[in-house]
Amino acid sequence: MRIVKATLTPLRLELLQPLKTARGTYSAREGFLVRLEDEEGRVGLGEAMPLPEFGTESLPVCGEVLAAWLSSLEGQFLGDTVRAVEDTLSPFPPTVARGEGVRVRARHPAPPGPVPAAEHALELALLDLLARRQGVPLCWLLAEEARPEVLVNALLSGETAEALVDEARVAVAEGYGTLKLKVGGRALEEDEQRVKAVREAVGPDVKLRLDANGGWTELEAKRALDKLGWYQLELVEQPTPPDDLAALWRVQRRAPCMVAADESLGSPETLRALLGSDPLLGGGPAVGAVVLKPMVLGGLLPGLVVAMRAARLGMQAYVTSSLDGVVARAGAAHLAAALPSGALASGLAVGKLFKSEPAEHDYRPLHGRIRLPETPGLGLDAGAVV
Ligand SMILES: O=C(O)CCC(=O)C1=CC=C[C@@H](O)[C@@H]1C(=O)O
Ligand SMILES: [Mg+2]
Repeated sequence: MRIVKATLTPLRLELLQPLKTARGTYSAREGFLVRLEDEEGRVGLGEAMPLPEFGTESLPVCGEVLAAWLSSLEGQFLGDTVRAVEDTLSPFPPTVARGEGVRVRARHPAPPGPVPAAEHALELALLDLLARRQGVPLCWLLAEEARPEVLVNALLSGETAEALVDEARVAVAEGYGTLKLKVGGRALEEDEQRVKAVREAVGPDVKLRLDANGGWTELEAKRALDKLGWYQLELVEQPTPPDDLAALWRVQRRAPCMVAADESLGSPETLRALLGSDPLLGGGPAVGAVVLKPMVLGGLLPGLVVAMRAARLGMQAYVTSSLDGVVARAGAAHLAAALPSGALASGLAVGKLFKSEPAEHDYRPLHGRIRLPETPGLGLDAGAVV
């Protein structure tokens, strides 16, 4: 394929109401849309929505790096293969690369640190364009046996128990079978009140997952899960700080539910340790599941590699958005469809948080699921996503 045009457009998503987490409060998200056009006028879309608190690069670095890479890509020929996409994203110099891609990175000074959001945007746009040229949904490039639909959890963003109960009732009525609540950053009694109220409102069959965003110490996590474990939790995301894998493993050993490592995957060193079988961690899996954020991991392909390695160690995997736009969420849905297992719901129902969410698109959850469009690539219309 020949990239005849490569454009970068700033993207700002205002939230309808601030989302409070143990790691900070979000009122808007800022990033970039990447458009790649081939010689026949097809357009591949990608999105960068940096999340520095999860280990990605900053917004300015992301914009700078993407502008440089796209300037080198414009006018170039790439092989019509996934390998060409991997080579184009490869940080290694041409001498060790396999050569079907375009060495965009080697033509510019190396960025100050990891740039996963920029990698994610370029990779997604290339995969979207490649799948459109091959006439297949993007997930078929990732796995031939990709599932046609993915389970999605609802994210409850209310502050009070009453607000959460109202949201939970609406979500269950809409068909969601898994609800996610933020915990941590407040008194444990308050969190217990919120979780108890939601559990009593939805009954025993709806799955409840919590997300502490690394906000508890190891002792607080143990005390919290001793209390909250009475409300039949499916899992708890990142109960303790991201860099201490041994603490995460000790909490998992006593927890009444699966622990899912999330922020821990944002540090290459911690991710490597998580995917190794460290004898200090008993030689087995440190946690029950890993959260795949393609924006944090540098794309769908790295996400798939992490899922495969985690599965070999006995860890489950699911995908979540990085509070990003429709394009990134569409890519995440295709990754979710390609994972070895679809048992755990994906966190892709965040569109309702944004003021400018497009009214109609194929990645709006329906009855707690996203049915992937059968159209080539992501199947998104470039004009409809901003
Ligand atoms: O998982 C979901 O349902 C939505 C995504 C989500 O909760 C998050 C996205 C990005 C940052 C965090 O606030 C949070 C998370 O930690 O998983
Ligand atoms: Mg999380």
